[in-house]
Amino acid sequence: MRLEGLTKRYSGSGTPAVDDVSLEIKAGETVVLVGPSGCGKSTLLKMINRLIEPTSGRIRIDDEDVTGIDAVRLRRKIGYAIQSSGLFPHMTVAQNIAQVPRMLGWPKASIQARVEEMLDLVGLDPAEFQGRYPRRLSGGQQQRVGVARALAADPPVLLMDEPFGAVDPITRDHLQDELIRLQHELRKTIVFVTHDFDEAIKLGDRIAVLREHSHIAQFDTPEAILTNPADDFVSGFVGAGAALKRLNLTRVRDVDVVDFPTATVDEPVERISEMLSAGTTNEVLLLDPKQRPYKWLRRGDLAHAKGSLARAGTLVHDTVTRDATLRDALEAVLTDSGGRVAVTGRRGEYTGVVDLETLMNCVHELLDADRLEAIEHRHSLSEAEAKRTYAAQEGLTS
Ligand SMILES: Nc1ncnc2c1ncn2[C@@H]1O[C@H](COP(=O)(O)OP(=O)(O)OP(=O)(O)O)[C@@H](O)[C@H]1O
Repeated sequence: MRLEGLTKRYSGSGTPAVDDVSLEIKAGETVVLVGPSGCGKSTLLKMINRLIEPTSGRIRIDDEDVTGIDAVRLRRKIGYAIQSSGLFPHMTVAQNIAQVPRMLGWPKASIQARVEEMLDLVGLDPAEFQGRYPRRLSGGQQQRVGVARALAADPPVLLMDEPFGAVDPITRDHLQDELIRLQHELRKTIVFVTHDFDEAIKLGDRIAVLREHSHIAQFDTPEAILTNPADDFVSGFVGAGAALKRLNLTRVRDVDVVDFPTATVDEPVERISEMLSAGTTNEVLLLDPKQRPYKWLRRGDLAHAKGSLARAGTLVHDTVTRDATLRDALEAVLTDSGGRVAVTGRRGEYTGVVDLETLMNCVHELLDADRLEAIEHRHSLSEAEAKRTYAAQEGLTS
């Protein structure tokens, strides 16, 4: 997709909200637009699906100039998800998701199948959720339905305007992880707006850092922006703790996820008790019948609870998926007194654990790599400086 010289001048205002923006976004990549409040991010995004008509400039999708085509027809090719989900309150979840396929005239049976497929894709049980009204969903569930609706007609392009802005930080982390997982499967061209740089690093294949009037300060990969910000404006945005932010660039799947002794709740208590007293382990992770992490059970817990599983152990508060960042994993590990977090798969099932030691080793490696890079950078700067001085002394420059 190409944006060419896109400009929006709202009537009555002297300066343009978006001024002459050109951007090339590759098919299947996620580009995050990040910048301060009022810099024109939403305006830029809404010009792509022509919720706002550009004052000038062009938009091309798959080499087709879509600037002039009927806006309603255009929007069927472009999914759109916004903050607070934008669901219609008087329609059920199923009706909300079915909206675009219905407008496109899909047969009833395919629409129903698609609704169920989409709910499943965003991790909501179709039987439980399709008949509900949006007000009976949590904020995170509403956002999931919003994403399901945006994807329903299988558009090649997906626009997302701060879609996770209105949910609590833990839910936001989970929704971000799910978007990453979805994107592995779907490979849509996504343009995502946020003012949260950490979110941009986590989600973007490339990030466009915007300043006033959506002028592009830097358009590059998260790694390049973190290690080599183009100017003071970008460094200001990257902010302090760049090394820690690099934790956002490494995923749980990149470190050692190890096995942990497990048992399921329906196993005989005696067997679990034997496991703990055999001396090979001090702790067992208890899984529910669907193999999801349920409780941490230590030696002694069973005795305290008089052999009853219902009363023994500590509930598992937080889990991470393999797509979660090391920062999320570190947070989960640090808030858990046991110093480890369970890693789960697509349906919440247990796949292993990551512990504090693994994470600390990884942090050290990242910091070492950063230090090395900084030393090399300084070295090449001083070499260049020395060359210039030498050239000046020899009168080689004017
Ligand atoms: N309908 C409108 N009429 C006139 N001016 C507008 C209109 N919508 C937005 N603006 C102005 O255009 C500029 C860019 O607004 P926009 O909402 O695109 O910014 P943004 O970067 O998305 O901001 P935020 O992060 O706060 O949502 C702002 O100065 C805003 O006041």
